[in-house]
Amino acid sequence: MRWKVAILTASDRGSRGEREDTSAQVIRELIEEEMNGEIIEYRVVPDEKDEIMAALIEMTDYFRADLILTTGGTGLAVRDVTPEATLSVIDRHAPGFAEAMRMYSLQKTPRAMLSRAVSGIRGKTLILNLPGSPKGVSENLSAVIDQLPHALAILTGREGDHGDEA
Ligand SMILES: Nc1ncnc2c1ncn2[C@@H]1O[C@H](COP(=O)(O)OP(=O)(O)OP(=O)(O)O)[C@@H](O)[C@H]1O
Ligand SMILES: Nc1nc2c(c(=O)[nH]1)N[C@H]1C(S)=C(S)[C@@H](COP(=O)(O)O)O[C@H]1N2
Repeated sequence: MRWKVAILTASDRGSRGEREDTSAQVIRELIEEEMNGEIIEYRVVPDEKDEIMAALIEMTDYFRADLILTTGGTGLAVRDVTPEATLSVIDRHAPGFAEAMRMYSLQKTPRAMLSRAVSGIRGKTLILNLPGSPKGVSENLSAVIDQLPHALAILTGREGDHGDEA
């Protein structure tokens, strides 16, 4: 069985249809090509905590995603609230993913320290925040993608198609 992955874009501009969501496309490509994952749900919401929380809860409790990747809203701007929405819906912290992504990203750009991204678990769903830009998405997801099949196998108690890989 392939890993079920949901993508949530938090972007005021994107939610108004003012920008093509190339960041979500980067996620889709990496997940399908590097992890043989299946995108089961995709949503774009404005940078509003309630809307981000509602989407994360639906993707977990109704769509039963194994993994949710958010993009956008992790920076220092007043409207950047994706980490707060994520922390409000998780029941366990899993900080190692965000730590690894920031550590790897700092080697690419010192601006990586501006990301407040968090990672955690709601039920049997792993939720990872990624930055908004396509470059940030690619560099952050690349830092952890090799470990995701093993992490999801332990979290869900299932093996994916490539679950026997390290
Ligand atoms: N979903 C996205 N798709 C493509 N590019 C994006 C996306 N989100 C952000 N970017 C790019 O990353 C840059 C920095 O992201 P930031 O979150 O500050 O975007 P913004 O446009 O200021 O805010 P918002 O997306 O909430 O309207 C943006 O200028 C934009 O070029
Ligand atoms: N690897 C990597 N991480 C990165 C970046 C990047 O270009 N590459 N951009 C940074 C910048 S400029 C910001 S403001 C923060 C938060 O981005 P967000 O507000 O779009 O979520 O992510 C940071 N993390």
